Amino acid sequence: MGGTSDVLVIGGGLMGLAIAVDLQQQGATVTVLSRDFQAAAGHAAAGMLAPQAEELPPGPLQTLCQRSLALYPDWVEKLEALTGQTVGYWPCGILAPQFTLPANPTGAATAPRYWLDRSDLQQFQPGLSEQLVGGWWFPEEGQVDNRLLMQTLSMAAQTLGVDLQTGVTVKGIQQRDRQVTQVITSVGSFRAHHYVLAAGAWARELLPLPVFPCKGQMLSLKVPSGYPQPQPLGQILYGEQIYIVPRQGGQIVLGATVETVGFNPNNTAAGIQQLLAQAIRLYPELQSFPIQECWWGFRPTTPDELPILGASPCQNLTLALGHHRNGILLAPITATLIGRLIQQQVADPLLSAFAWDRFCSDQSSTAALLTLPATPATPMQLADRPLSDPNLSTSDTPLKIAGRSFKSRLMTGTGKFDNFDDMRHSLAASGSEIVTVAVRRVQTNAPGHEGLAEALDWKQIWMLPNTAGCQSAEEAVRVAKLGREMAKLLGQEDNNFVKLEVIPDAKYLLPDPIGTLQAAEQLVREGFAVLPYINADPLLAKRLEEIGCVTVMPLGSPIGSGQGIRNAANIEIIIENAQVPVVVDAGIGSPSEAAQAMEMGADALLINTAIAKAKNPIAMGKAMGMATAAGRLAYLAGRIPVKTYASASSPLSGRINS
Ligand SMILES: Cc1cc2nc3c(=O)[nH]c(=O)nc-3n(C[C@H](O)[C@H](O)[C@H](O)COP(=O)(O)OP(=O)(O)OC[C@H]3O[C@@H](n4cnc5c(N)ncnc54)[C@H](O)[C@@H]3O)c2cc1C
Ligand SMILES: CC(=O)[C@@H](O)[C@H](O)COP(=O)(O)O
Repeated sequence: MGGTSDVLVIGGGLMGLAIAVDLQQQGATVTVLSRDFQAAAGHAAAGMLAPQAEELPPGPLQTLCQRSLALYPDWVEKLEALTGQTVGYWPCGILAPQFTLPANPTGAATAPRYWLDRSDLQQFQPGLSEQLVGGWWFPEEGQVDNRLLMQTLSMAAQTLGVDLQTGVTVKGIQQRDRQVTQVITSVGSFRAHHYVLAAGAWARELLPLPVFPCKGQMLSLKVPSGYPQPQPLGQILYGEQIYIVPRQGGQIVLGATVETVGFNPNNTAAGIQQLLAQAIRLYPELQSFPIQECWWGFRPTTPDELPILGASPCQNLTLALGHHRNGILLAPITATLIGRLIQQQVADPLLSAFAWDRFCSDQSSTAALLTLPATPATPMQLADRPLSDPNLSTSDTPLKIAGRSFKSRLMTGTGKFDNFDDMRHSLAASGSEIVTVAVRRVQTNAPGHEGLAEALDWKQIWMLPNTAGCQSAEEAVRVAKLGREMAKLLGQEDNNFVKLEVIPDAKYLLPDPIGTLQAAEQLVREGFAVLPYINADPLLAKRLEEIGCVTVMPLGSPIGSGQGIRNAANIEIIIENAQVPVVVDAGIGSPSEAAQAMEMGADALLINTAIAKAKNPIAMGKAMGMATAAGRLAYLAGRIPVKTYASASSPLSGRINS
């Protein structure tokens, strides 16, 4: 358990550190929890300070960027004075050469950009492609060496007395009555008076905010001897799908691809080829420069590509997320505005354009989006009771999906029950807190589904709308949207969950992997928390996780077949590799099979037919709930290894001879 500080910052990347430095300088005591310093986008970036070259349209983001650019010289001076380190700030200007004439080249020479014609361009920067017709010059823009900046920020934070804890993963943000009460981490819990969430592209692991990773690949070249040292380039070159950033230390940084591939790591041949081809096309001299390093990173991106800054529904939680392509540029203004908001309770009017609730359609009822559900008194809380017994050292955390916590690890369905009373009582007996509903069947009043949605108390149960009956990705996306509306109508305004089923085959009801992936990509982009139903394919599961799905739901065997877990080996691989909860869905026929899946390490189960079609569905609901909890406890307790031969339970020495 950590001590109590004034402010606890989750994420020690660029924003987390910049905010921590600002707050500590204002007199707060600050703790920063940082999982992986090197993984931060702040390390991966190119460090351009380029509001004009990036062609941001006029609006709040452009204003924010311009204000931040203006703060840069003083901000850098402060950090350098604190640490004695340089951050490589270089207001070198940006040249944006053009292969075709823009609409109005000569008339647009208003500050701060100027048009250079072909000969001016070649004179200004020798060695550029002969094919270029001219270029824009942005004299007020520039760069910072973002890796040096990250190191300097870290050093500045520590010099000022910030408690910077690296290698610490925040696993959950606990809330009560719109207040964060503590954060649970890999090394215990931490408390503070105020919290800042600055977890970059990974924020969604903690709260259901629409922030997703946008991968960028990068590489650097070394200026060889025979060229002016340390640099033949006097400024940044900003071209089509390429920027070329000269560093004062003699490297040339090339970036960056823009890829929506989730957290898919590594440099790819195509990515590096694209960067090299575009760079050489612009500045052919580069073809003989040796490659120094390749890397990649994940920009934290939102659907409208604007950051999320400022207040959250929790009074003591502030958000600093989603800076996408311009986070390096935006660091000083973010630190300033967030620092002022927390320490002085002064909200800059510009912050309203970056409020988190712009993504919620009904703003009056959105507070629940970020709050954990009240802990319902479920009829059976086996998952809690044994684990809270002080005699048992095994401890567990709640099931967490898209930032929402659930005590029960059993999800149930609503289909196939003989009547609504059986359904209600079985679901209650099972302790399930997540219940899936087939949107199409409810909407069309299919037999057995008339009035179904209204038959359950959705104040107690979290609805998981599913796209059952959809045969294509398009259909599933459409039905998912209907599902979201249905949840809203039933009082869950902020429910963005969808169980994605794309099933073209009626005989085995096996899901279409390609359609599922396509639909998942679109739904994630549109801000859904997607729980895809899949065959137990480890590669597909990983891919879906990488694109931002909040769980994976491999089937044990075909829906309604009661065949149990027929693909244990593949499910084990999925479990071993998943960073999101693995929910074994479909085919479970008996409590022993439910326990088996949980003992394997599944995070949760979805069971429908085995409960609905049991002779006594209520008793079976209860049995399934108990088996799920028992399997989980056994998994945590750790089963003995299987051995070929016996090993006696009683000692072999000290026997009494007859
Ligand atoms: C290839 C590339 C090029 C870029 N180029 C530029 C550029 O030229 N100019 C520009 O202005 N911007 C650029 N950017 C964007 C900029 O880098 C980002 O917007 C900025 O770094 C975001 O800062 P952040 O602090 O939000 O996230 P990050 O810097 O990614 O930091 C997030 C940190 O939070 C930690 N974390 C996450 N989850 C947890 C958890 N549960 N517990 C504890 N810690 C956690 C992570 O380990 C990480 O260290 C670029 C980005 C990339 C990827
Ligand atoms: C209701 C639902 O989502 C089912 O399609 C799910 O896959 C459960 O399968 P069983 O009915 O085999 O438990």
